[in-house]
Amino acid sequence: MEGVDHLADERNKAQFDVSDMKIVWAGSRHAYELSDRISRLVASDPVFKKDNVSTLGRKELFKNTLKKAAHAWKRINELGLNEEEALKLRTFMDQPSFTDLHWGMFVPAIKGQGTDEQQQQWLPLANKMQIIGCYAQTELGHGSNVQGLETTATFDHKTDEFVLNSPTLTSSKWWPGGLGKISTHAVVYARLIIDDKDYGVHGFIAQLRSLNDHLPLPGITIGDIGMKFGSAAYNSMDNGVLRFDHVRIPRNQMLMRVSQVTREGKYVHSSVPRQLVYGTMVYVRQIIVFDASVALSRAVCIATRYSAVRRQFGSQNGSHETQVIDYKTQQARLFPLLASAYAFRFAGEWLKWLYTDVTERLQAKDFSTLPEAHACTAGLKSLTTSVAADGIEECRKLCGGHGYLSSSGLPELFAVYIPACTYEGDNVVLLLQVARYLMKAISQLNSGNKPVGTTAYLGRKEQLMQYRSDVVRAEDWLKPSVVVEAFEARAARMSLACAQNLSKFSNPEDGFQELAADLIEAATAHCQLIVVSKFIEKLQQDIPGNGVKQQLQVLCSIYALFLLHKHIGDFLTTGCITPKQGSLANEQLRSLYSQVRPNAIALVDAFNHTDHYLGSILGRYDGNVYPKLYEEAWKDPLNDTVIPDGFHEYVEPLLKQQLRNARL
Ligand SMILES: CCCCCCCCCCCCCCCCC/C=C/C(=O)SCCNC(=O)CCNC(=O)[C@H](O)C(C)(C)COP(=O)(O)OP(=O)(O)OC[C@H]1O[C@@H](n2cnc3c(N)ncnc32)[C@H](O)[C@@H]1OP(=O)(O)O
Ligand SMILES: Cc1cc2nc3c(=O)[nH]c(=O)nc-3n(C[C@H](O)[C@H](O)[C@H](O)COP(=O)(O)OP(=O)(O)OC[C@H]3O[C@@H](n4cnc5c(N)ncnc54)[C@H](O)[C@@H]3O)c2cc1C
Repeated sequence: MEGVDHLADERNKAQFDVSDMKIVWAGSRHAYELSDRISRLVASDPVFKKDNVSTLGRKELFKNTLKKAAHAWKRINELGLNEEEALKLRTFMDQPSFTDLHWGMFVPAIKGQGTDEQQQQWLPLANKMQIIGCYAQTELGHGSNVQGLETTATFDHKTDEFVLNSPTLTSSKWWPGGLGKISTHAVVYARLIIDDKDYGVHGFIAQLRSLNDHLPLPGITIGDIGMKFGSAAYNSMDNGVLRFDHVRIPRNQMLMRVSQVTREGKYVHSSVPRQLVYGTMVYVRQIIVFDASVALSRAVCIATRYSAVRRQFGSQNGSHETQVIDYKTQQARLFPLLASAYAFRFAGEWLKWLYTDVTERLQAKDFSTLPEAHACTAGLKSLTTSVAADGIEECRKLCGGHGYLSSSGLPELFAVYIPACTYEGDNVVLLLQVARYLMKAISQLNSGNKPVGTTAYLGRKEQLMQYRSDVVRAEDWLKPSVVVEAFEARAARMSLACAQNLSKFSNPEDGFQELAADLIEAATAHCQLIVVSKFIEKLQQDIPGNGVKQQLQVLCSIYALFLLHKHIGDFLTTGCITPKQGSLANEQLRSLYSQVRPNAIALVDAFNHTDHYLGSILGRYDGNVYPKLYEEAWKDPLNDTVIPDGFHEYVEPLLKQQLRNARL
């Protein structure tokens, strides 16, 4: 039935004010209003229509993406949108495009690694999109190991130029988004060679295509690397391959904030740490954490609404069957994901603050918090994207068979999202970075270096080694201090055990390789502690709105106790809690699921996703699922004709042959 809210009863059950929760989710009233306005703008614009993208072939899809990107840029200029609004417009356009890499990596790389003069030269062009750039780091042979890149940039004293070259097949740049077909320029990462001496990997700005006819410049071989996972998904992006054959660029196109090459060919390293060459990745990883909460919230919104609409079993005397959301198993799979979406939102907010803080410090030449920023962005990127990717797939299963239909929106969301576990650093490789950071912090404990920031708890090593949880009743697990102490003790003990085992190796690097599997578990425990702590800290703030804080408290407890339940082995083997305390946590968890149940629909409404952005019949705001699914099926191109193409050619002769055979 059109116009009827099939979820109205569910919405009436809510015990909190949804409009206030929308503001908490968005981060502020300003952020909410902005997001609401831009999402409606995109939803009402026919150019941004997206319900047909999964039926388009690659070329049509790519053209459709170019059209949307150009239209987005036109609307941004016509409406005079600021950066925050433009970023939202990109989010709601919901189709990866070359502009992501231009604005998300090319421009930030120049801002972060270029000198003032370089910024003045390149940013005005990039900001007006008079040039379009990408981020060309990964090669066919190396992605994770950035120091292993093979592309060379050799200084030519005579001409005052660098010569970019791809000496081997494996040195071909491979993967950069926007590179394949569109970018005119790239920030290229290459080994700096001066007088046969290798100074390691540095960033260079290279022009790839002519600004007149868009053809590749001499010496440049360039193209798309081919179809990726899924139908539409990331295939709207021209991930590319690039080879240089002794391509010359002026010396001033090496990004020289971190180190410089003089006219005489002298290499000068400034006081800025070498790691700033990796700064763009830190910036993007922080954005990816925020995006993880968005991606997960979409899947959870779809699965929650559909779980309230879908009924199976339990009808008595002609009454309705049971809503599947009332099954405890459904709740135990769905509600921790709902809680995780909120948890990642607040972790993302905090990470944004951390990133802003470190950037301000860097401007003031204080580099002390850079390692913490690297470890936190790497670790939280890894944790949140892994959970979001698995969570989207779980939401598909939570929707049963219909979840597998394209029109559920979930297959497309999954296909477009999962590379987040790989790009901007493989999730395992990033956790190993966190582990190195933790081991370093522990090794410095004895030298009197007090750990700070997210590792401060390691400074209370003795106390945490003595810790025994004093939980005696299920409700004790609702106390934030009880939860934080248990998570701190577990993380500290896991890291300290790794450090102790590492000390048994004469070569620490051998030990690190041997113990890598344990180390990533310790790193995961540390990252989970950060997310739990940041959620709890958020709840210590003033949160207005009827019942809003109470709901968030429930979600926070679910997030923490679900993790405790899932990783019960860690908590028991480290001796932080007893089996009895573990089962009390589980008992509390069940009670928390019951508390969420009446609020579930309102909690996903608070994400404020438009039907356009969700792109899901199962997740429709009005819950009018069945008529719309039925209608949608008839729109499939296969249903354009009663008899499909190919029937007369291939199937009819076969049927006729069978008939003839039967008559003989
Ligand atoms: C029209 C509309 C407009 C709309 C606007 C649209 C805007 C859109 C914005 C959207 C943005 C999102 C786009 C997302 C798209 C993603 C596309 C994907 C891009 C990519 O994937 S780019 C390539 C990414 N590659 C990687 O991530 C590689 C991973 N590997 C590494 O990072 C490193 O090599 C390493 C960290 C694994 C190891 O490096 P290395 O061997 O050199 O290092 P060591 O282990 O020896 O460490 C040396 C010390 O350096 C520290 N370190 C390492 N990394 C960093 C860092 N990043 N920052 C600071 N410090 C770092 C280590 O900790 C070591 O320190 P120590 O003290 O010496 O121990
Ligand atoms: C959709 C997409 C978009 C991308 N966009 C860009 C872009 O715009 N620009 C760009 O430069 N790059 C881009 N990339 C490349 C991306 O950054 C790399 O693929 C990523 O960093 C992983 O590196 P890799 O492919 O070398 O994986 P590998 O390092 O080869 O990983 C393979 C396996 O080895 C494991 N492994 C590797 N090293 C270790 C280790 N030390 N210890 C334990 N296990 C290890 C990994 O966990 C993984 O299981 C993109 C990739 C994708 C998928």
